[in-house]
Amino acid sequence: MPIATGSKTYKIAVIPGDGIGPETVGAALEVLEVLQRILGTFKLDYEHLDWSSDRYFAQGKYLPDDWMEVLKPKDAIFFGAVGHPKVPDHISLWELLLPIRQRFQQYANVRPSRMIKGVKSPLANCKPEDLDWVIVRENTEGEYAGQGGRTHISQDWEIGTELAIFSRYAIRRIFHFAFQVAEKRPRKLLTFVTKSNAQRSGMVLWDEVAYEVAKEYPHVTMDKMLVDAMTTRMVFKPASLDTIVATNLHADILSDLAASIAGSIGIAPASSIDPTRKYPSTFESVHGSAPDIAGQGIANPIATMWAAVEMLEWIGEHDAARIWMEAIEEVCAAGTTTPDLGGTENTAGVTEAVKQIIEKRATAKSS
Ligand SMILES: NC(=O)C1=CN([C@@H]2O[C@H](COP(=O)(O)OP(=O)(O)OC[C@H]3O[C@@H](n4cnc5c(N)ncnc54)[C@H](O)[C@@H]3O)[C@@H](O)[C@H]2O)C=CC1
Ligand SMILES: CC(=O)C(=O)O
Ligand SMILES: [K+]
Ligand SMILES: [Mn+2]
Repeated sequence: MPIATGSKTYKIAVIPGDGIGPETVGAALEVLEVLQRILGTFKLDYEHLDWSSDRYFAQGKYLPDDWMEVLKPKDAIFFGAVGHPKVPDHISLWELLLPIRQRFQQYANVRPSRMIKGVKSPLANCKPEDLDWVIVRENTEGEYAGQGGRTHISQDWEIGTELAIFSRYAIRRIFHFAFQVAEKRPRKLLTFVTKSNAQRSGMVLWDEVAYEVAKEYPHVTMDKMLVDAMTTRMVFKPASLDTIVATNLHADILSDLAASIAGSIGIAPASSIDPTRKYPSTFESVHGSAPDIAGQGIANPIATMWAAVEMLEWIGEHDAARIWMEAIEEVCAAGTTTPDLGGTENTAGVTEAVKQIIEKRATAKSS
């Protein structure tokens, strides 16, 4: 039995949400049980929250009025996905996920992509060593700031606006964060994405602040890419990129592309971080609720598992994080994968394989 002295307890809010969210979160919780039992060094004190479209159907609301008080004392928020075919997507997103990101100032959304051994890129020219990226997404502003509206409702001349917001303050903090990610990585290379040719105000301010902040990180090389050309570079010269920083909208799009180049959106994690740690951070997959495959038991659980690995890193449980990530890599290398990665396993099969590897390693170590 592991010695449980010095065991730390962390308060985790669990919000499985909609569609495949509960399936992949359930899979990750199974692995977390194994890790807690085997290591005996930490405990997760969960609060399971039913904040989802089902709750919306039943009670008319995704979030309870006191949601901030419920989440604020947590060490982390573990999230599945939100989105239901019977609810307009802007309602579900704006009533659950975006308030958490904004009100808790989770301003950095961190989305690593790399080629896990055994996983094939759809790009014939992309070798595993070519792709090791971290996309840093500004998570509070841009087109997702919530500014806009509709006028002349139902008239032929109805107008809808979606105002993109870029503040010096928020640009500065996301670039500091991105530079700090880049400088911890071996290549010390930061590519910043922009569209300051066609967009001449917010994006130009974005560029100006980028160069200002860059002066404080002379040991990091920074280069600039217009977002359209960036898609081409990601596809044709993946090895030329390392850390990438982009606006809320640009990084949203580029991170789905990055995940796909790395094999599947079913493996990509997304951490919405408040670097100040004033508020809890959220750990989830890049993907959504995938209603097209929900309920079939075939969702790839790896994106949500990798997100949980990032959560363990964030709370300081580095051993557990490493053991889990190695198990994920071993399972992929063995070809035990769901259909999105070309395999024939289901969610339960992949989860079982991950758990078995962790158990086997623990037994080998203790005997
Ligand atoms: N953070 C969140 O909760 C997000 C929520 N959404 C919401 O999710 C709903 C569905 O959005 P979509 O545009 O369809 O994006 P999606 O990411 O849910 O699905 C896109 C495609 O990828 C596949 N896919 C996604 N995750 C997978 C996994 N783990 N394993 C295997 N295949 C997987 C889906 O089957 C689908 O074909 C919408 O309501 C949308 O607003 C979308 C993105 C993020
Ligand atoms: C909502 C969404 O698409 C994302 O967070 O990536
Ligand atoms: K998600
Ligand atoms: Mn997205």
